Amino acid sequence: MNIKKLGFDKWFLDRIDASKSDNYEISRVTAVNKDSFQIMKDAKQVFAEVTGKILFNADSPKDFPTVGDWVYARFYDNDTFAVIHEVIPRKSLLKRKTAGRKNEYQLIAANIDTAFIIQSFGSDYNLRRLERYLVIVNEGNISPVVLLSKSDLAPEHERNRKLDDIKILMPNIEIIEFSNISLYGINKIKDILIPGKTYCLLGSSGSGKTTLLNNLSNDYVFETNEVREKDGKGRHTTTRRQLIHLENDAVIIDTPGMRELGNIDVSTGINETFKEIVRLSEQCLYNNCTHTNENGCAILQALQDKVISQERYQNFVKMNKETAYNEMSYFEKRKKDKNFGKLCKSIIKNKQKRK
Ligand SMILES: Nc1nc2c(ncn2[C@@H]2O[C@H](COP(=O)(O)OP(=O)(O)OP(=O)(O)O)[C@@H](O)[C@H]2O)c(=O)[nH]1
Ligand SMILES: [Zn+2]
Repeated sequence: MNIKKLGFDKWFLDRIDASKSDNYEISRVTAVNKDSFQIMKDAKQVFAEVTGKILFNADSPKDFPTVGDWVYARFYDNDTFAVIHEVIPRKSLLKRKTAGRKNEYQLIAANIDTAFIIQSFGSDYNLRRLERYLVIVNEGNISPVVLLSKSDLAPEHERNRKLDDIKILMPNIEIIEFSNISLYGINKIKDILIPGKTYCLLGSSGSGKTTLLNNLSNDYVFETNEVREKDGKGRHTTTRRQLIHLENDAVIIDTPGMRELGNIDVSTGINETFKEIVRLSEQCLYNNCTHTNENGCAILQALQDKVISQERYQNFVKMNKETAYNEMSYFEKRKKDKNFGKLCKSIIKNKQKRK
């Protein structure tokens, strides 16, 4: 398969090291297992491991490949096994904080161009949550589109009201309403899928992601799409494919981690999402204004003048607090480094055991 069809474009081409592209093949990571990977070779998934060099030099999760990454690789044994030598620079990166540990994070996927943030007209419609997803997406350098599912469940006046609410909060965002049942709006979604671009679906459980994926990929049955193959050492592995190549050459990434997206490193995303509030904060009397009780706080003034809504203000303050806490927690950072060291050791140990 042509790597262009899988999303390898000029952005990556400009960052290719000629000495490496002569010696290695360029391939895309389609799935991450516990301590191994699947990468693409001629429309086939191949079991892959990283070099010892990657393992020993890694000092954060960012140094390991993740789903969607482009890598330099070498294939062996009739393309049944591969070794990943290096990760090619990333256009975008989606990561999440690890539950319980403040400064530790996990990579979810790389090189996504557009995230579909899905919410239904049913019970999971929630503007605050939508805003939160938007922060995550902005933080990852990914452009968002909001998809409102289950349009069949709500009368027109209700749908219009919700659409207007979103437009007020997020004036520049594209919004598409659709139904997986009546198929209303599905073609609109298909129309914005650009060949060679990579997408992902974010949204709560039950919002209709799997059903949408099946509708976008026609006869593709998601639940049963497991890949079972022998790795280089004759072991059988079963992996659910996490990167789907659609008919029109658009790519959709759907990883288990994406489904658990919740708490994310949000600082730059906050600035992007709450632009008008951040701009106001530059007019606060004090540099270190917390915008909660200070005299001369431009944000509190705007709140009083009803220029910004109470809800939006509270969400802003809450997210700011979380970020400040993350940045402050030095001891947690130390702990994180230790944990990360342990993880590397266990991967290396497993690797050696298998030899
Ligand atoms: N009425 C209606 N029901 C829908 C629509 N889309 C999905 N559903 C139903 O909603 C339920 C959840 O849909 P899924 O596609 O499994 O939702 P999901 O977001 O993938 O959920 P997780 O796999 O838990 O993350 C299923 O019973 C679907 O049949 C829709 O457009 N309209
Ligand atoms: Zn202030």
